Amino acid sequence: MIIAPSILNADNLNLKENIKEAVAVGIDRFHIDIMDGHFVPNLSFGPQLISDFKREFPMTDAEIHFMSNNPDDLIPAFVAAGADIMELHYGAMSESKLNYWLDYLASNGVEAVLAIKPDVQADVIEKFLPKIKQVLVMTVNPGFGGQSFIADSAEKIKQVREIVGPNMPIEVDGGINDRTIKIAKDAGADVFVVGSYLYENGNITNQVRKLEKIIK
Ligand SMILES: O=C(CO)[C@@H](O)[C@H](O)COP(=O)(O)O
Repeated sequence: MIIAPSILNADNLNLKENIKEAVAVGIDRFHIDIMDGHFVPNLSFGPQLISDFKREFPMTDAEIHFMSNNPDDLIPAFVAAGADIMELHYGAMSESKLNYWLDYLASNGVEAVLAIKPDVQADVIEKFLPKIKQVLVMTVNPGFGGQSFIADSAEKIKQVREIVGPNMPIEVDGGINDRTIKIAKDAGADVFVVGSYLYENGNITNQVRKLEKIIK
């Protein structure tokens, strides 16, 4: 079981301290949302943040949740910046481009993940299985932190688990807190992106420990 903090809702002016605190409590993967205002209606970070992150935290994985329709211009920049894991959305580009970029990630030593948002059927992942190491099931509509977990997501996670079998990790992202993490785990998820819940009371250490207790 892995908890991957999303930094989208962290205090950007205090990011390094927030990350340090999470690393000190055992976190070894951060989920970094990349939004360019087209695939989702929000803007976030660029490749510079990834290279700064890898310089300061070389032993911690940078998981890039790529929410853009512009892979040709942007994916190579994030790979060059040090992405360890990259998550591409079904529907953000043509299937032939998706195949191309999944291969590109593998040949550049980056773990490739296929992401599906709530309006994408689980079975689309079948044909991409040989090229991916993980599936990301969005449990909110992507774009913003602080939304509520969509209840139907439990059924979607179960469907994905049936398709991928017991060994491929399934990550969930959106509205994960001390109630929904158990729902997602019981449905078959094993990697949990957590954003606003971690930062809601200024004590990241306690929040991580509370969640770990629930999923252990
Ligand atoms: O990708 C996204 C939003 O599009 C997420 O990574 C959120 O940033 C998670 O935040 P919370 O829902 O946990 O607040």
